Order: sequence, then C-alpha cells, then structure tokens
Amino acid sequence: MALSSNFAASLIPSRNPNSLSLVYLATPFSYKPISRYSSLRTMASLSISPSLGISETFARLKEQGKVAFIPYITAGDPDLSTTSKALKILDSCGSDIIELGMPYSDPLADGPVIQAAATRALAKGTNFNAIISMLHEVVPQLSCPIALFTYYNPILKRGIENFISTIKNVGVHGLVVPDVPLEETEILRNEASKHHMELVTSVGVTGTRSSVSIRVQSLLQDIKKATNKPVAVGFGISKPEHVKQVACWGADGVIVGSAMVKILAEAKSPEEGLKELETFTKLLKAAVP
Ligand SMILES: O=P(O)(O)OC[C@@H](O)[C@@H](O)c1c[nH]c2ccccc12
Repeated sequence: MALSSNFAASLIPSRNPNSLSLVYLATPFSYKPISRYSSLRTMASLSISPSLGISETFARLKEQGKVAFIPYITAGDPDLSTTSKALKILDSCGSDIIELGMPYSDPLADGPVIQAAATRALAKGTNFNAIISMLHEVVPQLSCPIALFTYYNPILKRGIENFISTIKNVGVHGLVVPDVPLEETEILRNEASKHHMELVTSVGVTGTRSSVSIRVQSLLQDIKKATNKPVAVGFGISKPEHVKQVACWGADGVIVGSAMVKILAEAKSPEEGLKELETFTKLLKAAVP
C-alpha cells in the first residue's frame, strides 16, 4: 500500500503553511509495492539560478493551464557523460523540471530498476564531486530547473549547509530527500531556510505499475483541499495513458523515473539509449494535456 494515513496528516497546511513548495503524491497503482520502503520525502526549492526555480515553474505552468512533465534519471548510469547528454535531451524535449538521482549504496526508497542503476553508477566510480563537475558544465545549458535527489546520509556526511551551498553554486534548484527522519526534518528545514528554501513532505513507494488506480483521483482531491501547493504525482508512471489520466485528474506535475532509467539501462549502447530516451520523452510529453 503506497499511501498511509500519515500522508494526509503530513499535508495539513497549518503545521507549516509557508514551508511547502511542492507535494509529491505516490500513486497506488497496484497493491504490489516493488520497493521495500515508504518514506518521508523532502524537497527544497533553491531559487538562485537565472532560469526559473521549481515553484516559479509550477506557477507559470498553472497560469498557462499546463501540467509539469518531470523525468527522473540516475546520475552516472551508464556514465556521467551520457547523463550530461541525457539531461540536455530531456530539457530539449520539453521537460519542465528534471529530477537527477545521486547514486547511493543503500537506496531503500527505490524500486529495483533505480536500485540497479545506482549500483552500476557506483561501480563506475560516480561520486558527489564528479556529479557536481558535470552539473557545473551542463546546468547553464539547460532551460529547465534541476532537482537533485539524494538520501539523507550523503548530505550529513558533507554537512547540511556545505552540501546545500555546493549544489546551489552549480545551479541546482531543488533537493529531494526521501529518508529524512521526522525528528531531523526541523534541522534540515532550518538549514534550508537560511538558503531561502521551502520544504515538502510526502510518502511513497517507487517502481512501475501496469495501470492507474482510480484512488489517485480522490486522493488528489483530498490533498488539493489540504494545500494550495502544486501536487506532483509519481511512482509507476510509464505510459502515455498514465500521464494523460493523472493530468486529467488534476495533478500539477507528472514524474516518470523507472521507465526512463530502464531505457538507458537496457539499450545496446549509450548512443542507442539516448535516442530511445528522446523518442520516449517526446511520446510522454505529447501526452501531457
Ligand atoms: O520510478 P518511478 O516509479 O517512475 O518513480 C520515481 C520518481 O517518483 C522519483 O521521484 C523517485 C526516484 N527515486 C525515488 C525514491 C523515492 C521517492 C521518489 C523517487
């Protein structure tokens, strides 16, 4: 079961009305959770780069009556030079925000596809500094904001403030952390507010599913009543019809992870993978109303 009653509780705006920039909603597409872990996630929006930040992107799309298309890929799988090219392709195919995963040795919140991608990326020697150098070069060439996805431990290892200022310096706009313990949320929030960041929490289980559960529609309505922040739906979206359905139900954003990662992973070569990624991204983007 992807969503628990904690989820709704965590969205009560009165707890911290100004701290949310985006709510991520896990889609309970099926009752066969592929990942082992459901967790609190935190997104921090860092509005520093010349391009629009996360909140501004959602606001602009809302004005235009549009839904954000948000692909996720894992950095360093198959290698960082391919990741850099993939980011440019995702951007040029009309992605509104890109979520970039930092590979981590114990990716408990991820399903098998993203877990395997992280393992391969680490085996290739992908590390924080190499990702930062890659981003330093590629982010100025992108028109959409980047949200960096990482587990809490790598942030703690570098020191929260140091981590946030480093990614801020290379133009990253957002930070997604799936495993911040509830007691630590306050600490991260305090550090984030020093950098003018907003925080979001949600619960989710990753991995692809075959169909969209009708329950997402009523959950979306409930969440929309609890907050006027944008709500992005992810976890298990892999087909144009999923994208269409979730967008029609009123989501402000649609996130596609495992399906993107799988394409790069299963391609005969990095070049083939990038071509297929482009075709797939165009197909899904065209499904966004
Ligand atoms: O791989 P999926 O099912 O398409 O969903 C991932 C996506 O929502 C992304 O935000 C994500 C990647 N890894 C995560 C771990 C936890 C929560 C969310 C994620």
